[in-house]
Amino acid sequence: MVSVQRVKIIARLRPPIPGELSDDGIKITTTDDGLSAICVNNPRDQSQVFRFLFSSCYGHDARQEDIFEADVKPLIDVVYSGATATIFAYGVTSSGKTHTMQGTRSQPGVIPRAVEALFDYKQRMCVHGASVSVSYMEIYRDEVYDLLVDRETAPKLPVRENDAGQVFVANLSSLPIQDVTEFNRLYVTANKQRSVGSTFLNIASSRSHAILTIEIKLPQQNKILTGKINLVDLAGSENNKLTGNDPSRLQESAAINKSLSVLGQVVHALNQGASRIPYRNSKLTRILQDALGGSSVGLLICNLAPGVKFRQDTLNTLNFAVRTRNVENKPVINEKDARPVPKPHFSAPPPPPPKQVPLAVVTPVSGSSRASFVVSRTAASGVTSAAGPSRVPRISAAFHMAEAAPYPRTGKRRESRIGIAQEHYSVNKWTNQEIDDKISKAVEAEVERRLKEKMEEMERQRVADEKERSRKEVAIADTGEDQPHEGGHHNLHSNVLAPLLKRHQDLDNELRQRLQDLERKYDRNKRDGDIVHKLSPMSRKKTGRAYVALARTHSEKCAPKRSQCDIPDIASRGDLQVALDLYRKAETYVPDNIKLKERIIEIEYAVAHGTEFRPSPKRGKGRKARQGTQARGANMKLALNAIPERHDNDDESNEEETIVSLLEAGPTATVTFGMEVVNSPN
Ligand SMILES: Nc1ncnc2c1ncn2[C@@H]1O[C@H](COP(=O)(O)OP(=O)(O)OP(=O)(O)O)[C@@H](O)[C@H]1O
Repeated sequence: MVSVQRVKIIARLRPPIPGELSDDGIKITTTDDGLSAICVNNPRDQSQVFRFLFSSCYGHDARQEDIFEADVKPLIDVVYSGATATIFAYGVTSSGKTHTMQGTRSQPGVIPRAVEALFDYKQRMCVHGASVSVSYMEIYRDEVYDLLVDRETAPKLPVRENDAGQVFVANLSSLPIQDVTEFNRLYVTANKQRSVGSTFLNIASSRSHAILTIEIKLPQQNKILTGKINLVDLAGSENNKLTGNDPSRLQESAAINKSLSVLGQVVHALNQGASRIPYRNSKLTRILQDALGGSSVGLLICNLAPGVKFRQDTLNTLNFAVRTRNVENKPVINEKDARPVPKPHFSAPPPPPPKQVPLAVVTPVSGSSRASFVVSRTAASGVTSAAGPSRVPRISAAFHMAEAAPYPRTGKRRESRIGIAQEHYSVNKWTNQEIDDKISKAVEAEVERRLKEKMEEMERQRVADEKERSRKEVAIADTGEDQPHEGGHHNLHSNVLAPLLKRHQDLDNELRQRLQDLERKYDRNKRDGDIVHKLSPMSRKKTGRAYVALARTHSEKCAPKRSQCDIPDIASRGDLQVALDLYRKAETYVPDNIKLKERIIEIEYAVAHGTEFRPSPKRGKGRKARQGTQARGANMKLALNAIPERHDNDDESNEEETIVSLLEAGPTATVTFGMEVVNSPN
């Protein structure tokens, strides 16, 4: 069994910055049993105080090194064990996320310190042969850009998933670094490319989420371990009334708030144990998937700003943090076989997928003893790459932080000073169109190959099955007895289309051909998973729809209206099973369709219990039906527009409700997730 580890949460309160008043409404306290807590006055009732307990809480006087030594340094050992660690800074705009992650020259933050500690470990522990590389991306308006290449030519990068289900950004450059100096040079240049703009609340506000990854390859006997640390500086949630965003900023702000809203939904779904986690709803959650309910060790730094104007956002941030605390990861060691691969024969089968290997306990060797990390092993799979389309110019206010910033943040266009990155890029300069063409060609070629292989065999099989079926029908008609049905999903590949083709003899050739292709595709079963991701959303939808149509034909055969049929029950159950298989197939193409899920559950029940299944009547395409669809669409839009106001709200656990229920619960009541409301000392 793989061991489970919760995301660790720490909170940091920044000091008031020039122009801000000091604030007594938010402070750090320590409980009798030595735990630290953030106490926040209820903005609507000053006599009440909300208290949030975390593993570490840092006040306005906390130093960068305090945070690093206590909570970040233990993760360096995790990286050298071959696992992935992800640290992300979360909080409202201007709460100090960038200060915490990046810092200043005099007060370097988590990122420069982590890099220094990684090289220090390598030297101290005499890790031979380890190679270190860095990649750095930003997610701006839900598009991914490489910060290590010239911003003028940087294309949008696609997010993909490999055979092992690992999400990666295709064509993101990964540059080798030998030491801290080399890293600093790259990092300073890259930060100049990050999208930064000025708002009322922050003169250098990040307009994008930035993810810096340091990867360490550790060669061992016959294998290579890959340790990774992802350092994420999220953009802050924004209240446009406070930030005074002009129209050009509003779109950025909407994208930031939407992605943070999806992050909240992902955390909520994980807490609820939902069967579907909406990772795919934003690039941010897709890329951070591994850190949220995945195989990475997670640390969330929750940044808080003092001041009454931030109070509601502070409570939202803390509620999000409290919920994230329950997110469980299953850390694994990424290892890859390093033995030379024999030259593949063209007809050789594809290599087997990565295997899970037994658990190993990794205890920090250096630094604080506050953390010990249990990780299991899995082999990392190779990552292929493709490129995205060319970069569209974006709006980013030029802003140069004065001498205070060692890692200047400016949106000003510059010549890239990162030669290696450009060189790396030119090798793989494909346009989106080219990628799509390559993928479609590969898919077509695969279909063609299998089609040729199977054509004859399927034809023979179909004829044989038809004969067998007629023989059984005659036998049943003769004896009137139930016979075991051998059809169903076992010979699905030759029977799937039969009812539809019989019913529609007049189908035109093109449609027949399409359905037959589908039947063959259906036969490819496990390979579909790969193909789904290679299809465009529209093709996925179309294929899903075609499967649903087929499934419906089979499920209708079992409907009660057909009970007058000569061979009711036996054939019906088989058909229902076929329908179920087809509906499941459809689900792989349209995994988000709730109706489809419900249908599958209903049929599963009917198949398992041998009960009747009554398909719902087909929806007409009349005006009423269309109006219904439009109204649903409009409601959906309204809902989406409402989200940015409070980014992690949802039906069952929005902060407003939590707070209201807290108030109703009265003083000293202990409520959800370890958060308490207590009487103010005053
Ligand atoms: N611990 C701290 N000590 C001193 N100054 C701080 C601290 N934290 C933040 N600041 C200052 O507060 C201001 C806002 O911080 P920062 O830019 O890091 O916020 P942010 O959360 O990254 O904002 P945004 O989401 O808008 O990018 C900066 O001027 C920064 O120097």
